[in-house]
Amino acid sequence: MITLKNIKKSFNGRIILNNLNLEIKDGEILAIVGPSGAGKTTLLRALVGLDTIDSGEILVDNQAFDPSNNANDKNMIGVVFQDYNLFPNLSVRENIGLAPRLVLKQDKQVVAQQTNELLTKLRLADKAKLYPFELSGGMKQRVAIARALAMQPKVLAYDEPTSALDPSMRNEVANLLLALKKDGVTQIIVTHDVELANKVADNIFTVTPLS
Ligand SMILES: Nc1ncnc2c1ncn2[C@@H]1O[C@H](COP(=O)(O)OP(=O)(O)OP(=O)(O)O)[C@@H](O)[C@H]1O
Repeated sequence: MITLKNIKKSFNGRIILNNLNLEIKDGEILAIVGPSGAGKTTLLRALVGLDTIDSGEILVDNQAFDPSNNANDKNMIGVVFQDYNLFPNLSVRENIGLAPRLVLKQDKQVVAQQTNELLTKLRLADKAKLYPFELSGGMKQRVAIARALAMQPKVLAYDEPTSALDPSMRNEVANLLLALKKDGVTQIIVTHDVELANKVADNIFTVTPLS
C-alpha cells in the first residue's frame, strides 16, 4: 500500500498541493482527476519521485519511500509518459530490453526471453524490429508500457493515457489496464477522461485547485 500523508507542494510560493492525504491499495487502479492546472501531474510526479515535495510523507507498506536515494524504490514504480519518451534511435525490442540490461544487469538471454514475452503480451511481436517513428500512437504507448513492465515494477503510473490517442482507442487502453490489473500491477492514471476513469478505476481521487 502507498500512503501519502499531508503532502505539500508549492511552485514559486504558490501552493499547489496542500496537506493532501491519499491511500493506494495493492493491485487497485486509482484515477487522479481534476480540472486543468489543479495539480494532477504535480501529484503524480511527486508520487513517483520525479519531483521533491515540500513536506509530508510518502510511505510504501509503512516504510519511507525514497526513490532518489534507494534503487529498489526507484524501480518500484514505472511511468508511462504522455508522449511516451521512447528512444527514437532504438528498435521496439531494444527500447524494451535496454534498462533491464543496463540497470538491472540482467543476463542477455533472460532479457531476450522476457522481451519476447512482453512483445507477445502487448501485441507487438510483429513490430519488434520497427523504430518508434514507424509506429502508430497506440503502438508507441504499448511499447512504453512494455518498457516499463520490463523493469518489473509493482506500480505503473500513466500521465493522460488516452489524451494523445484517437478516442476510438479508449476501449483498447481500458482493456489493457484491466488486463494488467489481473496480473496484480497497481496502476495510477492521471486523466481528464472521466469515461476511462469510470470504466477502469477502483478509486477516483479528485485534485481540487486551491486558488
Ligand atoms: N515546474 C513547475 N514550475 C512552476 N510551476 C509549475 C511547475 N509544474 C507545474 N506548475 C504549476 O502547477 C500547477 C499545476 O500543474 P499540473 O501540471 O500539476 O496541473 P494538472 O492538473 O496536471 O493540469 P493539466 O490537466 O492541464 O495537465 C499549474 O499552475 C502549473 O503551472
